[in-house]
Amino acid sequence: MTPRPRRLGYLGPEGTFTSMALDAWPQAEGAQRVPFGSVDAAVAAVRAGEVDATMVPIENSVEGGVSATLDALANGDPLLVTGEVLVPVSFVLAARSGTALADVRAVGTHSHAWAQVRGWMAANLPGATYVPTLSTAAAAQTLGAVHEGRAAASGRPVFDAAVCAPAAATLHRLEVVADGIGDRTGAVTRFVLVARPGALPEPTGADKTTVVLYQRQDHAGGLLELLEQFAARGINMTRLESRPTKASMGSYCFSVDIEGHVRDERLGEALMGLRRICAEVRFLGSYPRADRQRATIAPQASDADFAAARAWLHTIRDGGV
Ligand SMILES: O=C(O)C(=O)C[C@]1(C(=O)O)C=C[C@@H](O)C=C1
Repeated sequence: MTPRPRRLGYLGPEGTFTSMALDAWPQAEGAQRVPFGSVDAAVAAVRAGEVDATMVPIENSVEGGVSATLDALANGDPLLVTGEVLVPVSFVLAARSGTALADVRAVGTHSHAWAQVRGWMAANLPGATYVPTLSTAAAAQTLGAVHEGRAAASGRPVFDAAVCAPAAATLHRLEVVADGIGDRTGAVTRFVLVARPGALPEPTGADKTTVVLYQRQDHAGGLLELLEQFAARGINMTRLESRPTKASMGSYCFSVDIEGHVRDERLGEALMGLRRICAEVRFLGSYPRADRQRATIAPQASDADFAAARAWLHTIRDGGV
């Protein structure tokens, strides 16, 4: 069993969707919650041992991968994902009391949130300027501080309204100018709990594994060769993203989620295949799926099928038939 973390970091401040992911994480009960201003700071704190684990956003159903998290996990000292949480996301436009929609000239929020309300903004506030903030709740907190008269030192914020979770508006005593402003209903963000390397969560039959693959060199069919390792073992992939390695123009690594646990035979074999053909395989963990959906195992790809094939190999190596 993985030990229960005592100090848990997260992308703060309180009221972010990430803080809600932490609320929903069963092992967070009784732990000290430590907010960080950015994904990089939250991840660095785990590496430095300031917290036992940290919750960060990794993927959104509308806007896709969260680059800051993918890059923080792909580079630097190794870390392990030990769990995931899915949080439905819905957005409000919040402002200080007395602000009407027509008064809003600039809107502050996280870039991933902005991407999810772009259509609403174009239709309802076409002239508004977008001001990026480190999180949705940070934008709400900035406006709330003004409201409370706590922002005198830093002056007035450069935006009049925040796009944030309804709870963040309440927490920071803002009024909701418009609600349900997301362009897609049913949007979901996936968060991961990240820890320093240690014991892996036990396989549950409904697991996910995350790896980052670095090719030896760019060549025709290179990505196909990597994916064949999964296809040949009947492994379903749930996310594939290319990220720049940052070494030179055109140099990419692949961040991949696959169904199953590293202790599953088919996964072990696929990872060994990748280890042979890749320059580097960064294993980022095997952990229970938040949706508890059991892995789809292709015909002839169960642990028993692999064990029978291995037994057969031993037999013929020993001169049997
Ligand atoms: O700013 C927040 O509230 C976050 O938790 C970050 C984040 C993200 O990075 O995707 C999380 C969920 C929403 O999709 C928008 C922003």
